[in-house]
Amino acid sequence: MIEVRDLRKEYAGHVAVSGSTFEVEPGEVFGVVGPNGAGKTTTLKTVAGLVEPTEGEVRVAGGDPTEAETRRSLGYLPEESPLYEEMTALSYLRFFADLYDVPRGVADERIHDTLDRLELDRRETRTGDMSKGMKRKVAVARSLVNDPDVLVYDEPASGLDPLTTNYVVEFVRELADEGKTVVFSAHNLYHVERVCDRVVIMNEGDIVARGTLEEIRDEHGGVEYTVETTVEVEGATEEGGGYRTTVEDMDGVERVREEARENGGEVVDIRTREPSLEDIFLDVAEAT
Ligand SMILES: Nc1ncnc2c1ncn2[C@@H]1O[C@H](COP(=O)(O)OP(=O)(O)OP(=O)(O)O)[C@@H](O)[C@H]1O
Repeated sequence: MIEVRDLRKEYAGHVAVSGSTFEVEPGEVFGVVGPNGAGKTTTLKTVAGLVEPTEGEVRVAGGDPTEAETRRSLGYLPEESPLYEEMTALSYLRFFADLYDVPRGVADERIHDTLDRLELDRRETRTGDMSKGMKRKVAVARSLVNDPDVLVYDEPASGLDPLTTNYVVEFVRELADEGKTVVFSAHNLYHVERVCDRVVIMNEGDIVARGTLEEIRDEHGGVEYTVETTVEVEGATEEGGGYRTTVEDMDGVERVREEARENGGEVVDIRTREPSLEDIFLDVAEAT
């Protein structure tokens, strides 16, 4: 549904994206993560047809997203989404539905259905009088007025409280489960971890890691073992009356066991911990 091949984008000689290739299938949530300036927004804007690639190709639903016809099958949620503050949520969303020539009856049903699902009740309130979370929900609803197959969401939950974030993130997952193709960028990797099927980690315009979370974990960060001993061993920290040592594999666990025995003590606990996407992200970003 989305095909990006060797995408390169330069702004006045400055390379924002240096050669990305990825595909996203219907029913998938595809996460684009990375630090500030990594090239996430540029990538998403290119997929949404708002920015022309310097080199490479982007296809959405088989078409060129810079063409109006293809854009009809796209819903884009920008990172900042100023609304027309004098309009009520309902009139604002109807206005956008009109731009897409959606018949009024169909539009109203779709708008109310989306707002029901997002639990936004105050539909006749001026958007200018709404909280940040309510405004974001209206912006999400706007991206859906034309019932697009492809959704491109730039930081959909940025700056929202945990409850609203939850609604928005869960909603994104539901949209994919209903068959839509979703690309979204995020700083908060916990959200990505919860809803994305596959991710790319970007840094300074490059894709530096990619795959399912499991694949990224396998490749970039194995399981860690924390071994608790009754006596001090090399590299241990004292905690709660015992000593803890973190090692990367079972050989490491054995070494700690030996050393503890030599020092007249023993192992009392071994815990495994999978690195979070955030741990991996920090490692990968530091190494590139
Ligand atoms: N319109 C533009 N003109 C010039 N440079 C730009 C433009 N848009 C982005 N850039 C530059 O391209 C690089 C990538 O920016 P981009 O906004 O895509 O990153 P990002 O990963 O989305 O960052 P953030 O997390 O801060 O939103 C940055 O160095 C940025 O300064």
